[in-house]
Amino acid sequence: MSLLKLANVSKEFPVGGATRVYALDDVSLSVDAGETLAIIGESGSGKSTLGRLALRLIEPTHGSVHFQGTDVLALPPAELRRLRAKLQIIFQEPFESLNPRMRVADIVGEPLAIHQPNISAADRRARVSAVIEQVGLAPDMARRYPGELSGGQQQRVGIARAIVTRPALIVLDEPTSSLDLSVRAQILQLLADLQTELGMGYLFISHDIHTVRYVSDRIAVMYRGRVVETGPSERVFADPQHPYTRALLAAALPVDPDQELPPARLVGEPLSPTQRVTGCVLYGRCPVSEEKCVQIDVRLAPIDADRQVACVKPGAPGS
Ligand SMILES: Nc1ncnc2c1ncn2[C@@H]1O[C@H](COP(=O)(O)OP(=O)(O)OP(=O)(O)O)[C@@H](O)[C@H]1O
Repeated sequence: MSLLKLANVSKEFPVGGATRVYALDDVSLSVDAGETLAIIGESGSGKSTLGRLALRLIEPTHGSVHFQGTDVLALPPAELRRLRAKLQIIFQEPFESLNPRMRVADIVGEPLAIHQPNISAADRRARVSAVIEQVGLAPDMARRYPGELSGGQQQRVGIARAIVTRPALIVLDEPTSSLDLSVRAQILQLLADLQTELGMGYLFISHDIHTVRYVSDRIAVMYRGRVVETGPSERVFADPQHPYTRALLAAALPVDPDQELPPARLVGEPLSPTQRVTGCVLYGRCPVSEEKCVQIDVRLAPIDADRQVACVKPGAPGS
């Protein structure tokens, strides 16, 4: 059974009058224990909306969200709070997500106080100390305030707070993009080590191809609220099929001469997020689109046992 399963999820934000932002459109995905599914796509493609939806910080307009087989959207508030111990989130800006007036030990211990109020103060202190050490912070950091720490140390505190309740899944929303390159590598290594140790699933949101390539087992490539390609990362990186994936990878990485399809370069301008799209979302920017792409409903379809692509003609010439 998947840890997290989103089925046919859509999210529309009303933005005045009858106007809506179509942030997510019919997205289905799952994350298993111990694996990292990376969500990649340019700004505004719907990545953060997806992450917030997975935790029910916002609710979808359509579709379902299941966590360990439980219908998350049907949970009453008390049970949703209980589930949050198993389903955590780490944000991009560690400092903004940490209360500047609380000491590190209290920040890390807070989820325990909420989710496991019956454990003794001594046990809680012991758990907090162990987790602080587990994320590579010196014991004396426990007494400090977030403002006294570096960006990398602050993110370690964010990670400690997320793992203290032993979650099964963590949503990581651009967890390293505010960090320097060298610190970024250390935090990614820490996240990988913790995943091996604790067997957590990660939903890893990023717009950075290099980070995604390093961390992910599978990827889902998003454009304008839809997943346009998904599969095992190694294979998607080696042989991208969707014109958007081909353009995204070609802009950031040297093109592998063995890949089946040539790289693509996007043309034109993106559609407004308030425009409802019935055909292909890349129409107008796609170098291989045809008249029919504006009309037909191009959804993800399997191209083999574990890859799916939303394009009727990924291999078209002229790209
Ligand atoms: N509360 C909201 N009200 C209105 N529109 C919203 C809201 N939240 C997100 N959006 C819009 O939904 C779309 C998807 O946004 P989202 O933040 O999920 O994208 P993203 O891929 O995470 O982008 P970024 O990398 O810039 O964070 C965007 O057009 C955004 O402006």
